[in-house]
Amino acid sequence: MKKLITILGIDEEICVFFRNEILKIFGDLFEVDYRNRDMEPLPPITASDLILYTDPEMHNEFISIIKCNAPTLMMKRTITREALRKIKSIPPGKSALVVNINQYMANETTALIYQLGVSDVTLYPYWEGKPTYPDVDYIINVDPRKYSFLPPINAEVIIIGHRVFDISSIIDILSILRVEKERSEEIIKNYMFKVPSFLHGLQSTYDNKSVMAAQLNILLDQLSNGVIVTDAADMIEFANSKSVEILGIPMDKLLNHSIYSLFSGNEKIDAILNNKELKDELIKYNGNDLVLSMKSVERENNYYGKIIMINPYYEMINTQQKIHKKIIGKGYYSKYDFSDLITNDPVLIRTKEICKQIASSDSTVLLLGESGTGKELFAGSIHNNSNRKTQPFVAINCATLPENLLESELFGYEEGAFTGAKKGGKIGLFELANKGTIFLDEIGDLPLNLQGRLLRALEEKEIMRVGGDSIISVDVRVIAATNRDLLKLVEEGKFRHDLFFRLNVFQITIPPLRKRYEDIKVITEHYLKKWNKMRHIYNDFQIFCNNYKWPGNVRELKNVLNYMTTISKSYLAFDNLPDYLRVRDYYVNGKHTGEELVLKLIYYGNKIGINTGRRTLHTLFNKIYYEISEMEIRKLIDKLSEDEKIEKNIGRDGNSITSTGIDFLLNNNYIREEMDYEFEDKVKNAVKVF
Ligand SMILES: Nc1ncnc2c1ncn2[C@@H]1O[C@H](COP(=O)(O)OP(=O)(O)OP(=O)(O)O)[C@@H](O)[C@H]1O
Repeated sequence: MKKLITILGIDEEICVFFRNEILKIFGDLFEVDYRNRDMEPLPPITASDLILYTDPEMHNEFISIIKCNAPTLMMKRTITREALRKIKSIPPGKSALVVNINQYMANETTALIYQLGVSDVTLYPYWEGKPTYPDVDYIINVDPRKYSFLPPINAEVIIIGHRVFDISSIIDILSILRVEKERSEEIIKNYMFKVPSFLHGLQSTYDNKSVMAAQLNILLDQLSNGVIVTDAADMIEFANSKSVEILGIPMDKLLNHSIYSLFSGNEKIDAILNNKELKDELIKYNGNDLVLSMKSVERENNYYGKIIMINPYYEMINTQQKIHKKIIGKGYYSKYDFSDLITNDPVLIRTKEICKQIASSDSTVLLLGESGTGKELFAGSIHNNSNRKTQPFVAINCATLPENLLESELFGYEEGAFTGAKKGGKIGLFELANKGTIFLDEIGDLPLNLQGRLLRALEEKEIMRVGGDSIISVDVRVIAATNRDLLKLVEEGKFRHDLFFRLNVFQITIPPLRKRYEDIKVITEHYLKKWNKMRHIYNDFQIFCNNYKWPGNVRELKNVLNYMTTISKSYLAFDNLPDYLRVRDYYVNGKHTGEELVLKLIYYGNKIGINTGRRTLHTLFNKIYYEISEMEIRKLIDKLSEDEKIEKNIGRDGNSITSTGIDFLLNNNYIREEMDYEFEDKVKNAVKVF
């Protein structure tokens, strides 16, 4: 229903004039009624939203018929720009009578003309019945038809018409009758063009305010946060376009609606809104997680409304992630793809194929395998081949942190959750991994308490931060890995059986490296090529590889290769293995006794012309290979001699290699055609020392 304005005027004509003015200015916003002296009988005012009167006399006169408690407002009035232009055309130094119906109105009009900046014309107020008047050059009259009581002066008459509403009255009316902001602004803007305001500051203040408001609107619309501003009655006065997008509510359903009605039915938000100030509260709105901050605007104990900021929870997380990436230079992602997974092993090839197939499903994967077998490589490749590949891949080793730290690392915590908790709380890995994959390595080491929380996260797809009470939805694919026998842990009561079954949807077992010796060669070649460190691989290195159990699996192999390629630019052989691996048991087996290593020493010794007697060989062997007794060296020398690979020379030069011996070394890849100067130097240095 339209709001009703009632005008109290001196006569029918002035009432009709103002009624038309109101209809002209406010369009169809209001109904207009009036009362005046001409009315007989004078009906009481029983209902109205606003009562306007032209001067205090009117108000006093009609007070007895006001039978409702509508607000009353005296119209501040002014003249039109056109009328002011006419008055300003009076030459300076001249004088004029300002005519109006009574003394109050005449004085008021005169004061108004002065206030509007007319300073060089002398004005005299004049009204009906005023006994004296000066001789003037001009008569400024409101209405020639009505005010026929002009004094008999031969002066030029300027008609200025009835005074119209001053802009301040328009603003008052709009505000009292709570006209919606945009409409109000439009009305004010249009009206300002038509009338000059006697309140000098108002126009410029309003202009400044409009410019500032426009700038503010642009600024707020640029923000990535939703911003809502309410007035003292908690009605939404302003909402930026981001808030429309976040809440999914059109602008016209936001503006001029109570902030409470917007969130009605949500007790938590109600409680939040009743606070004076709140920061980063997590709320659920239409199934979405939003972070809401709010501040009441108060000055000198007056309440002016609220400023509310809203943000989609996951947009905040993404921003955090981006910043995190920038700060630490890497994001939560995996660099792995199935093409990084090198194998010739039929079992592993098959496993790789299965993983490629299950990658695109969202199901949980349980990877079983010893440390360094490539569980993370599998997990990362699965993620990067899934629909989640553009989302985070977050890996954590459940065995490396104490329980409470692991808990807050996984699920995050709220500010003040415990002593030392960071201000603003901390986001957990589950939240960071939202829409992506979390890789829980060493899941068998997850404490029981956290197993329960993990199960809930998997089943409900919801988590709660440590010390928090809000539920946060998470959409995370879990890939878990362990080297431990989970079933045994279940039997021992150390692993929840329900969690085991929840994780054990796709079980993938990766065999250790010692069960796929063939892979050592291809993986070695792969990394040498990848690192651009091509080396000649001697047979004694391969013998070692096949003897050694590789407890650290591929990780250890990579480390060993890294070491060996650093210390030798030309070859990989038993002699340039790290110290901890140059051990007799890692070389000697039924087939290999170490005689080829002695033979290689003799070959190089002969080349560089050093003594290759038993003693020297013993020392060299101990330095370059592993610990061995002189007795054993003697046995090996005897065997080599028996096989005619060497000739035992009694005397200063020691033993010399035969062509059979050289062929043996060449054919079995213990030496190659070109010399290995690094090995030669090694032998030279070893001899020098003693
Ligand atoms: N088949 C493979 N081909 C090439 N590189 C591999 C292979 N398997 C593992 N690797 C490499 O070995 C290293 C260890 O692998 P990864 O970290 O995936 O092992 P893991 O089983 O997760 O180990 P842990 O359980 O100790 O965390 C990585 O650098 C990985 O790239």
